[in-house]
Amino acid sequence: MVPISSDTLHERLEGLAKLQAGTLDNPYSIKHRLVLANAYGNLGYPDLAAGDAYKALLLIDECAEEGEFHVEALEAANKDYREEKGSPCEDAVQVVLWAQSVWLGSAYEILIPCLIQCGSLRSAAGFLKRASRSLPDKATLASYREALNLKLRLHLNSQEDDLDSISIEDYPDKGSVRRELYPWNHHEPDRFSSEALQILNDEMERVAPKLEVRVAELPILNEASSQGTDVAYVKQLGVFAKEDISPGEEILTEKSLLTGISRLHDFYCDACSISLSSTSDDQQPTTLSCEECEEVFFCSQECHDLAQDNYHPSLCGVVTEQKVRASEVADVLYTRLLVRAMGLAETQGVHPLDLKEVRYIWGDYHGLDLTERCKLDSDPFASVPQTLPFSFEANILRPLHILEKMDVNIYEQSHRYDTWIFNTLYAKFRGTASGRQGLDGRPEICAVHPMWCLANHSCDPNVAWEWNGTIRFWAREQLVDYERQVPRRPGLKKGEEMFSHYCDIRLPVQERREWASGALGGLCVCPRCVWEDDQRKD
Ligand SMILES: C[S@@+](CC[C@H](N)C(=O)[O-])C[C@H]1O[C@@H](n2cnc3c(N)ncnc32)[C@H](O)[C@@H]1O
Repeated sequence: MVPISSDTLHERLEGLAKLQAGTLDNPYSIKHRLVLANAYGNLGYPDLAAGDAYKALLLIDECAEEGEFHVEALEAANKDYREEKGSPCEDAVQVVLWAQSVWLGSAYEILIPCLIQCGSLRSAAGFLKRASRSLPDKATLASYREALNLKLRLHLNSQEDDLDSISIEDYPDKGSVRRELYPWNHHEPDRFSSEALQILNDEMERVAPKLEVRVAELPILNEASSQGTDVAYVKQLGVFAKEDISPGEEILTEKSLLTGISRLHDFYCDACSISLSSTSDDQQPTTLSCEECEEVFFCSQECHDLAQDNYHPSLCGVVTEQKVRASEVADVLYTRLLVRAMGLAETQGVHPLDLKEVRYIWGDYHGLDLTERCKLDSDPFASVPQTLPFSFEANILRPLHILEKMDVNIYEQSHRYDTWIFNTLYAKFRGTASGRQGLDGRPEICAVHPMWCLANHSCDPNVAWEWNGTIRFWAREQLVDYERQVPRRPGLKKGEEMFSHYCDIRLPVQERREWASGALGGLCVCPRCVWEDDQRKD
């Protein structure tokens, strides 16, 4: 990574913004991709640097081979050659050789260490192997091997020297990166503004006329809150009753097209994810398929038409089946959501971060002030915490691969589909998606319901819900039976917050807290948890 020591975060961000804007004019320039990658790296985003370094590698291949973007890549390389040498070159072979000699080493010198820093050791080792074959004399490669082995030993908790006996296939590939509202992300609304609340409430009115979205105060769940000391609060959104709601009354019915399925497609409706086989005979949905690809199935004409109008044309024939290790199924479901978001965005011609299913949902970003927190030039992530799961496969390779199959130009469309955009989508999905397991206990379907996911959690919820294609909420007729100090009645009073539940509320307190802590970011401190935990300790 080229070190820049004296400039400030602000200056670097300004420089980055210029480079990002320049990508529109220079989408195929290998040199531009590498400068951009360096700019990301120098701001503490090795994951984003790896994304552009990988595109630089792809462009070097495009220059050399008769691929889809051969002409554009060669033309851009020729332009870079002219700028570098002062005169153009008529000989394409010479340009290709020049591009390879000048840029191939640089691309690997960014990509490999960045992937090691991000914990994608399997992918880093793969690129290291390729680099060693193409550039056997490159001295830096030996230091990357050392860095990789060091991380591998840490992961395996071993001092063994003989790492050669471990197959690269068994190297870990998943690490974590900054989970951040990127300073250049101008798509994220101020969720507390009256304008945003109005938009959310217009949508809420459609699916739940007696509910409204409001700003809520929630406890920050950390070490102190779990000890019951010094609980601090933060502003977030929540869902509240606009009028009194009786026990048993249905209050929300929402259907979403932002769904993902990890099984063969004929098990579930591709649009709403209802099971196509488990309903009783008289409820059996009429299964329809897409007439074009015959690869996806729908439970009804309505779902078929919604899919064709909103996302399927961009994904038609783009098979997303892949061999999945059992431990990676949950991650693959998030990738399915990402693919669906790209399909929705392409078909509707909107930016993926502006989709109505995506724009207003919670991303669980770190929320730290970067000017205070960023320590540039110290650690690869600028000392900002890393809480977003990352792998080269999920956050870079697979999205680009799917986009290519969707006939999206991954170079010219970087402003719509880039690593930082994939990361932002993953951050939002990980903060809001619901999943369901199959009979074998493996996650099978997942979905983001943009209104449902605004509801906060309590282990003593006042609503119950059912998710079967559509999500339905109703006011509980019976509240959880625990020895509470303050007796309450079922139903919701006007102005009361609606609390859903993110875990199985029949479990004992410790197990509940463990289950929900992933979704909540810490141990639940709802009144029931606090009371039951106290009882347990006594
Ligand atoms: C699906 S979102 C719920 C809606 C969210 N409050 C918003 O502003 O969009 C889940 C997030 O809400 C917060 N949350 C929900 N219930 C909570 C609770 N009982 N205590 C603390 N935080 C909670 C956590 O930050 C969690 O990651």
